[in-house]
Amino acid sequence: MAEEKLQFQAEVARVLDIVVHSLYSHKEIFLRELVSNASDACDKLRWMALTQPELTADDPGFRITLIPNKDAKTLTVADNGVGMNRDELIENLGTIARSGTGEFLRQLTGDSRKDVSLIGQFGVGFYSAFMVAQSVEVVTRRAGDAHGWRWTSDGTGSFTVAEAADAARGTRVVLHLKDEEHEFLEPFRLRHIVKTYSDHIAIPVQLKDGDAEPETLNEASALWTRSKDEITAEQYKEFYHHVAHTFDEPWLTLHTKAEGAIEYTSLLFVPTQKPFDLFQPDRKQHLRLYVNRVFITDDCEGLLPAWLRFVRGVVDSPDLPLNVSREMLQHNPLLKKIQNGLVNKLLGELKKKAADAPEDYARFWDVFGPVVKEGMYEDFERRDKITELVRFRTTHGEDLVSFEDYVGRMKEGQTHIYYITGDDRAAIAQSPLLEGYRAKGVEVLLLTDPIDEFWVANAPGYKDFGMKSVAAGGTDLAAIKGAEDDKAAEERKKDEAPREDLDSLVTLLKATLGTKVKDVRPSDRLTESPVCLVADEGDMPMHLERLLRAHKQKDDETPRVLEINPAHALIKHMAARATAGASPDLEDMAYLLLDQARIVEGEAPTDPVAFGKRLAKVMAKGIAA
Ligand SMILES: Nc1ncnc2c1ncn2[C@@H]1O[C@H](COP(=O)(O)OP(=O)(O)OP(=O)(O)O)[C@@H](O)[C@H]1O
Repeated sequence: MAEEKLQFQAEVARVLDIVVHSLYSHKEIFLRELVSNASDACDKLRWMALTQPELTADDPGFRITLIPNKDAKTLTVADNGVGMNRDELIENLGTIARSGTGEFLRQLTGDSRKDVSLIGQFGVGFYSAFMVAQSVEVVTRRAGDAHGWRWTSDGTGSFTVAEAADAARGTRVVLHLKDEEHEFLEPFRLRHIVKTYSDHIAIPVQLKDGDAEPETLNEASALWTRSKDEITAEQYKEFYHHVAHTFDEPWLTLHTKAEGAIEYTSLLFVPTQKPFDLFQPDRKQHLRLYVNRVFITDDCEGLLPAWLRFVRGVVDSPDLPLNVSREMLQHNPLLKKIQNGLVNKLLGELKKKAADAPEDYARFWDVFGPVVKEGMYEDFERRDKITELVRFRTTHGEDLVSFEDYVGRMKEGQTHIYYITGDDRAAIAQSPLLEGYRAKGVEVLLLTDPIDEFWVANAPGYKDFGMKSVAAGGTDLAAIKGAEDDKAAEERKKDEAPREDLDSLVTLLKATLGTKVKDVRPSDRLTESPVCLVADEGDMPMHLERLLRAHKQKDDETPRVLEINPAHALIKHMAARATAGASPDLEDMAYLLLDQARIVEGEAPTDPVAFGKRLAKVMAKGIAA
């Protein structure tokens, strides 16, 4: 087949552009990326050979070979792994299939310093070869295929693919180094890079320098099988980078060996930074499962619950059957036992961190709290344990607060844990719905993660105290003895509009606003604002409805209860006027009050044009008066 010229996918072209033009300070990481790919390719073939031993019969020992050639100015990274056929070659080295790519590209700013740091977190994989090479040649043959393929590119928009009859099994990546990158031909430099970044690779990485005997550069034993005291923090970190494909520090490293009914070793990491795919709809977990050091899969659903999907690392068990399909493995009862062990270990460590290093825990919580809270919603078995880990921002300062902290400072007579939900913490902290609670010094949880609406609705609360939204139904503020002395409340009560006037205003507001509101009621939760909207008992919470509407899962709006503040000057004037009878002015004000309450809630006015006209009319009258 003749050589074909193909274009890179637009996303690849962009990534390549950044890689080539960025002043990446650690160019040597290209080697880590290529060795990592080579090791994955060997892992894949080893797994396939369990059921098709003929695939490796010709060359059974896996290895990765680095071949510097000073005459040709090339560095070759060769493996005898699974290789690629023509379609795989075009797909894998011409597109980016990684989840989170879209999100990553959206975040690029064009500012090369920021973009480089972002790309560092994202990982550029194979394309990092273009940091040091002016052109790259990939010769590959898929295990079991008769023919191989040659891919070439200079990293500027296109690549070529042609048949390569003489290709060996696996993949050979040949880098034609740029003039200023000839240091990567030096054996001492290569030794150092492999030792630093790829020592943990379980397959031998060999240096083949000219006619000399191949020299193995790495330890070549699976890191997790070594004993803890033989492993340095730096080695753990490099291993984390390898399995997690990210480049931050691990926030938590947990290396354990379980012995008993079922035996397994686990090396788990909690990242510091949020992985790009954390909120992808598939909620995939990423642990790599090995059976006796043979890589089986990194897509084993049963290994961890979805709410721990940010955890990275490996699990290796000699007790799992080696010779079964990945699908069958998923349903193996031993897997459930391993899951329980892993989750218990993680929950225990998180609890310890929360108690011993609260500031450090706060950093974790700010990044992964929204995911852990999914467990409150869907993992009933472990809900009690997760409850102990959950932290909140509240109306009482900036610190994170646990249920325990909250309950410990509840006011006398308080029987509920109060919360308010919304998109923005600063905005909800200003909500009129909090006025009555603030006046009494009652603490309210400020919940701003989308998942909050879902778990709080069914949460049993903590100890004997249920959860209650300040935006729903009536309040039980009267029963709470708060910081506000009773006098202030009494004064306000005295200052309220007379009962008959208030009744007239309520009647007028109901008649004017009709079905736009569910009811109109005097409020006991407002101290400063004239009005607010609340959800009637049993109705869908307002913030939840807004979320569902934003996701097109609901299109109608539930009418809400308009509460009026009987002690507010505006309400008192309106009440007095209402007793004298309805008027166009009062009707305008009725709409303006409703729209004002909607705006505070984050909703648009019912009819923005009419709202504008009414507001101008009322202001004109005010200024003329
Ligand atoms: N040496 C190799 N042998 C076989 N397949 C390879 C090899 N190198 C790369 N590939 C294929 O090309 C794909 C893309 O590689 P690339 O390094 O860009 O991304 P990745 O390995 O999937 O992710 P990462 O960004 O974490 O490295 C790989 O997923 C793999 O399927």
